[in-house]
Amino acid sequence: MQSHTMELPRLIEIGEKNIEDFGKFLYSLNKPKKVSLISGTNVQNVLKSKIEKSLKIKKIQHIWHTSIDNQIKSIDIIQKSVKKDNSDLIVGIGGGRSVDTAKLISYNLSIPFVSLPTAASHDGMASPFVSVKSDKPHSIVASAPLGVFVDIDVIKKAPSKLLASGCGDLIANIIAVKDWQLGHKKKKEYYGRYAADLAMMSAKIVMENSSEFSRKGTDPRVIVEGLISAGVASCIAGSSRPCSGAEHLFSHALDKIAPGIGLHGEKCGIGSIMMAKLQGQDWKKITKTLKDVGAPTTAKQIGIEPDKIIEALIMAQGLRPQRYTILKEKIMTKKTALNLAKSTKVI
Ligand SMILES: NC(=O)C1=CN([C@@H]2O[C@H](COP(=O)(O)OP(=O)(O)OC[C@H]3O[C@@H](n4cnc5c(N)ncnc54)[C@H](OP(=O)(O)O)[C@@H]3O)[C@@H](O)[C@H]2O)C=CC1
Ligand SMILES: O=C(CO)COP(=O)(O)O
Ligand SMILES: [Zn+2]
Repeated sequence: MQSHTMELPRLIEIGEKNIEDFGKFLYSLNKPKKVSLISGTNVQNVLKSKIEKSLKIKKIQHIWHTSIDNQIKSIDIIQKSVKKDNSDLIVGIGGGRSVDTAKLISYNLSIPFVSLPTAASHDGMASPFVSVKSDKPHSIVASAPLGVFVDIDVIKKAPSKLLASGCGDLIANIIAVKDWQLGHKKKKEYYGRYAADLAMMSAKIVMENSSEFSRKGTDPRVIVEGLISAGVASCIAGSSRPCSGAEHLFSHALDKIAPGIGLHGEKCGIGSIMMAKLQGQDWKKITKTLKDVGAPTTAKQIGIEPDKIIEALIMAQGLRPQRYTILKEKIMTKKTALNLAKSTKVI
């Protein structure tokens, strides 16, 4: 048996209007004297003073760093200035970009990392994986956060499309797990049933409750727990396999073809519709669920031209060749890609 390591977060706090306890939370982890805080400008506008107040209670000094994009060059610049902080802890505050920036810098500098997600938009908040713009289109392994701190009130007030995007990232697990099973069957790849079932559970909770979400609004706490649990599933699997299959390859291809257009989870959701059809799964149910939670189901809704969707489907099959997916079995030509996108009403 080939061995792999499982690294999990040590402490996770989920509360509502608990941001004032953030300093206490950090103190309970490693009694930091000084912390480096990494976030974007929108998030700083919303949370800066509240976070500073909570750190003051525990006499924790802090230095802010602003994340603008996830280019490796920009991250290097922040890393240099974080190094000069001589801090005991690095905190990533925001959506996926700021959390990933902090996670990577923490790994490179061997300083513990805490994640404070301000949006339920992706499953990286509790995982050791980092997605940055580099030569690799997919995530790389860094370290899992020492702690994850969530204030549901902050998540509730974030732009609603971020929560819908998180639902898309969870629905993707339905495709990813099926692809993993395919890889196991065809290539004798390691398949972890526990990790696969855990990832599926997060997807199912969205699928089974979406009608209620469409009437009453999506429950942010359920989605946050689902995203944390999906991250833990990846920790257990030792790779992003349970949460990333052909639908993520499609999203990664769009990141290259149409950079900056659409959120990660939105693209994974649309990819899931098309890949579900290729896998022989119920793609119409996926479309309905995405609509219920207010996530886009067409290229037009995220502002991507139909020809870019075709290009992405063709490019996706060549990305991450070591990961076996349905795209290895259903070869995409211009004609088949067009047919797939049209028949699933993505274009
Ligand atoms: N590590 C992993 O496994 C994964 C990583 N990712 C990565 O995550 C990134 C995508 O994350 P995503 O969250 O979709 O996008 P971003 O992190 O880019 O966030 C999108 C926008 O939402 C804003 N925002 C976040 N929270 C709030 C809030 N509470 N109030 C107001 N504005 C808010 C951000 O502001 P601001 O500019 O202030 O940050 C930003 O402008 C990509 O870089 C992707 O590669 C995605 C999935 C998994
Ligand atoms: O986004 C992810 C899981 O949801 C990470 O997937 P990748 O490993 O394909 O980048
Ligand atoms: Zn994802």
